[in-house]
Amino acid sequence: MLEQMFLQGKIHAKDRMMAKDMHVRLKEFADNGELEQDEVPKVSTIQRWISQYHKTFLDQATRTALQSNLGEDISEGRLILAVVFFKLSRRTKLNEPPLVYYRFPIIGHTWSFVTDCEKLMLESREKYGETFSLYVLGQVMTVVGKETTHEVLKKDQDFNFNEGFRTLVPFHSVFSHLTSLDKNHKIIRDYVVGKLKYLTSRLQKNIIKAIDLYIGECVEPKVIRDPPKTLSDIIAIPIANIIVGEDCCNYEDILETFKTLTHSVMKIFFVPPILSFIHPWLHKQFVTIPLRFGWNPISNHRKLIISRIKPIIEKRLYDKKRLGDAWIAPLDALQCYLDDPETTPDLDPNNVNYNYIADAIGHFIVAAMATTSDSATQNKQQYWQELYQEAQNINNQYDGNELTSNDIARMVKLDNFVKESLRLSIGVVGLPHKCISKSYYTFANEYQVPSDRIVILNFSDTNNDEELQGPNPTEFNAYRHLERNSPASKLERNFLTFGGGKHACPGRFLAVDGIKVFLHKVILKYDIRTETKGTENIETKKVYFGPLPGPIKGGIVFENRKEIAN
Ligand code: HEM
Repeated sequence: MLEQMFLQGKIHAKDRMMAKDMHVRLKEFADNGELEQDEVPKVSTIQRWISQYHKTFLDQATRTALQSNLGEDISEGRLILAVVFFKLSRRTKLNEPPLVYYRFPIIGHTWSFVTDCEKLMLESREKYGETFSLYVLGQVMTVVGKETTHEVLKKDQDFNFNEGFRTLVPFHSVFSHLTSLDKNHKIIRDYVVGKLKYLTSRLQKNIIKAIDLYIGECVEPKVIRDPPKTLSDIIAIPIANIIVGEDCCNYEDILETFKTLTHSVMKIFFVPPILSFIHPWLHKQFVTIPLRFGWNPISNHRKLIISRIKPIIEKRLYDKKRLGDAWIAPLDALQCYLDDPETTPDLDPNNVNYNYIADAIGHFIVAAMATTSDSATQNKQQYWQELYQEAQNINNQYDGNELTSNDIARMVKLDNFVKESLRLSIGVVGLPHKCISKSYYTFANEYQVPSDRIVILNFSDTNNDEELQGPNPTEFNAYRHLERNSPASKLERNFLTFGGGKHACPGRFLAVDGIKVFLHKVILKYDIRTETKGTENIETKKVYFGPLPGPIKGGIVFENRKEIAN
């Protein structure tokens, strides 16, 4: 019976049935006495049968297509079709997640993925369950929902984000001198997390400096028309200070690199991925041709970083040799490379691996800049008054002096506001991980994926879930995290913005503190509203660019507060 239902769907798309529909039909047969009740399989069993049968069906179709093509003249179009069929049918004999139905071969789900990813995920999830596969840009990708997301994040022996990301965006070809990403992670973890307490003072000095520079005195209302750009200009100053240090971060050209490097890198990957439809490898080869011929979008940034850090490194090494133990090492990420004997052997200025340090700094910039500025741009006006009161209470206690780590920890309402902004700042799906198991991986739900498969996390499945998020999960509610007493930097099942497991973002503590200090200062100093009267909030999250959140639109008006916070 199942076979008949399946084949009917193949003849007429309108007759196509999902596992759930087949289950209902079989139950009807059982009710009519044509089948025993206990002979009706579960929906999950039917789903597995469909996956298996689909493979056999494709195998046969491929063989038939190839045989008939070999016997006759092989037209190019038919050959490509046969190859695509063959590629799909090679999907091993594993118990793979169901492949979501698509109408057009070669294109697969690419069009819906790009134009309405949210709808594609919702519908596929509803019909196929929380784990399913899509055919996007010439490759099968498996999408996992809320039940399986943390399995992928935690099993770092089986799934790797850097490998997955580089399959889609070959960053490693751009930052070619950065041989160890793990080292970069360790530096940020040890330096930022370990020393955050000591960095707080610098963080706020530089944030105040940046606010004065880019928002300034607003005696008359001042409209910021491009909030993401202004945010990026502001964030560049404290982040540059913490990464390249006090001596280097004031150069205009270095700050410009912090603001623009991410965009320079992304530019080369905006080539339309036409070749991916034949094979993703071909597209990758195509976009990296300029790199192989010596052109690299970050060459100028790399040269500039080296020209600025070189004299500073030489001076530090010289001082260290001269003063010995009496020398006090500056506190910045740059110094971490100088403390590493592999990068700076024998403390010899002539042996320093400058290319490696410059690429590592470039990688930090990409990891830190866009993520932090995008997350700090939420403007939900109804919260401003309450947040202002909390800010004033804290401000009264530190009496206008410097904020300490304890003061930042006491900004509880603001922390919840930031957490909710961060929760909703992620796209529909993301964090592509490559399966690096030896030949395949079996999920706890028994589905299996072959090694090299890209497994991508369905963020909306976690974000839209009432059990995980509480009532109205898709709406911005700054205080949904209050009861759980869970700070914005804490990794949790219902909060995926910083990833999870061993590779979770090591810069999250710095990012959250930076955003909080920035908002605290801004709320105390300015009355803030949207430019267009009547629009309370700038809507940011409902516009997507493929699976990614779209840019924030609309101006924000800043005006000095009439009452002076003291
Ligand atoms: C709101 C701001 C930020 C967001 C949303 C964010 C998000 C993320 C995410 C999702 C990952 C991947 C995690 C995973 O594989 O599970 C990551 C990795 C990373 N982030 Fe962040 N990040 C932010 C700020 C920063 C900052 C400020 C820094 C550095 C100062 C930083 C440094 C890194 C590094 C080095 C990695 C790579 C970790 C690894 O591969 O092991 N991030 N970040």
